[in-house]
Amino acid sequence: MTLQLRVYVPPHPLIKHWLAVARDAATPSVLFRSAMTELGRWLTYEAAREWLPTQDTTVQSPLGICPATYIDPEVPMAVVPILRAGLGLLEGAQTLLPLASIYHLGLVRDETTLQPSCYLNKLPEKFHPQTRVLITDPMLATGGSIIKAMEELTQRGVDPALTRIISVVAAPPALQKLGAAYPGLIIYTATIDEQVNDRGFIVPGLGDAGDRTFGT
Ligand SMILES: O=P(O)(O)OC[C@H]1O[C@H](OP(=O)(O)OP(=O)(O)O)[C@H](O)[C@@H]1O
Ligand SMILES: O=c1cc[nH]c(=O)[nH]1
Ligand SMILES: [Mg+2]
Repeated sequence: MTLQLRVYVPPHPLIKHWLAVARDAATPSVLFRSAMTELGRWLTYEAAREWLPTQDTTVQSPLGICPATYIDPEVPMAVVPILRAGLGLLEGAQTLLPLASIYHLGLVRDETTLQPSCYLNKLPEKFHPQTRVLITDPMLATGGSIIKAMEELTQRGVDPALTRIISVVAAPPALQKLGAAYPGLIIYTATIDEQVNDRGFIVPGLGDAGDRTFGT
């Protein structure tokens, strides 16, 4: 079987609504942050299907014994927000994955070269090979940052087949790089925009997600 990158754009009205709010240049930071939180929540909800490990058992209801399924607490789960902008999606993701460990990764692009550099790395030396990893980064533009994040994770034992990325706006250069390097990876995004301009911004996109989230 040939592995291929899978990119899902869930047709959910709440995802469309909060994307519209986030795209609107007139949206103030306080509301932009809410939009990011909500997008983090609904994209995580979608990404968690067939990804969250479960265990089957039975429970005694007041009226009898019935089959039951719980989330398996033994399988390690991790969320990796790519700072800064990925923090905006984290809060919503965390409400659905309360048992996940959060490992922060701070990456910033050089404004001229667009090359990412790492200024904070709270990843463990080694991940358990069964760890489910959810990466949060709202913007996948040239792809430099997400490729760097994937390199940091895989060299610490993360299995791309157990990894999901949630983003808000994904662009072709990032998707092409991810598909070439990590076929089989699965992405959930609110939209795919067609272009990245010569300053590395996605068009129409939503502007600088980090600045808009933190009012800088
Ligand atoms: O695909 P790329 O071309 O690498 O661009 C995407 C990255 O750019 C933004 O981060 P930025 O460097 O602006 O940092 P910030 O989140 O702190 O604003 C965004 O949050 C992504 O991490
Ligand atoms: O459009 C873009 C591209 C990268 N990072 C952003 O915040 N916005
Ligand atoms: Mg930024």
